Amino acid sequence: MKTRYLLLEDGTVFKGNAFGSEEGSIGEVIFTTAMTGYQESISDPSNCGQILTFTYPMVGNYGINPDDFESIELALSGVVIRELAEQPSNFRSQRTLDEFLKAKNVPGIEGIDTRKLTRIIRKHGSLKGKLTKAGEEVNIEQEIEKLKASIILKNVVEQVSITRPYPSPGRGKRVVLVDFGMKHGILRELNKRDCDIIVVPYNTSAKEILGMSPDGVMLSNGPGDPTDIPKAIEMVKEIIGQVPIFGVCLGHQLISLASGATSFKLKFGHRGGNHPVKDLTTGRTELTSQNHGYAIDADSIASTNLEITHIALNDGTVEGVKHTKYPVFSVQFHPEGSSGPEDSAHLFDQFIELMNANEQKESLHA
Ligand SMILES: NC(=O)CC[C@H](N)C(=O)O
Repeated sequence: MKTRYLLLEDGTVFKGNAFGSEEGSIGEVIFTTAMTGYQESISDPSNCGQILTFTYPMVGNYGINPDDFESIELALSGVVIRELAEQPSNFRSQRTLDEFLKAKNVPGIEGIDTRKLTRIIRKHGSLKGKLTKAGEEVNIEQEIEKLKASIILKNVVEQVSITRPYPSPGRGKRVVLVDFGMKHGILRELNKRDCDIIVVPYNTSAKEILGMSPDGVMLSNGPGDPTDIPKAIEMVKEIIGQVPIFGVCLGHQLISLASGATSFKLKFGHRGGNHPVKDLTTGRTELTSQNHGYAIDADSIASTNLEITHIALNDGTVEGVKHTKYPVFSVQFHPEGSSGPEDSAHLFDQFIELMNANEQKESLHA
């Protein structure tokens, strides 16, 4: 294996082995504590522009299979692991992680101390990082100076959303699913419930969405800072009160911002497969799959028509809200799992129930 460096903007240098693409990249270095599900994490479009570190010490051991993708193309900038399993063993495996990342042109580094890296990120917050080209010896000080001055991808939602609507037919509720960088898991959960889905691009207007006569609108997850897409916030403002809405992750942040709340960047984000979240309406705690760098400010919710329904037990931040007047609710975590626990899959049933109840209400008024 050729040598590769991971350089951080604080001056830290890790020397490891290159795998995946020979090319270099820059990105925001983040970490996930998920112990399985690397294929799903790597293909989650919410990681656009990010270099993803796995704290689990061996990655790649069950290979890459045809079933577990969360997107068609990869959006992330790089992968950092302690030890790459070169010979996967699993009946579904079709290729190795290394082969897959080569084919998708994503660079990886292995053989570095990911515990040390994670401690640095936890201490300083997420950092900009650079993965050097495989085998290239660089002037490290110069590269770090360049990295400090560099700007990481902007308009990330635009890069991962679709450009034209497409249908995913069913015989049940008509759902317009707004794709901000949607994980396929959301589509799978709606399909399982036989929804008649139209997936639309992130910049679809409220008028166009309502013109599709939806029973409900689902707002997907997606990468980046939610305040970077003000038009989407406007669109959500216009559909609140018109139609039942369910938001996941970025979708949750957009519903909150559209209602007058504010967002902030977490120091190092929540990424993993076992984040405990308390549902304040039932008192029940569920283990959740999470992948977010931003969160909604709890205090800012007081002056809105929203109420907090879920909180993260690790740090007390907001993990879910619902509207006090309209059938609108959202969660910051991933009820679709993909990968991760399925404790919260019932929220998709709640969305169906909300659409049914709304239809009954409308027919009473007809
Ligand atoms: N998975 C997501 O939708 C993440 C939302 C947003 N990009 C964040 O980092 O907070």
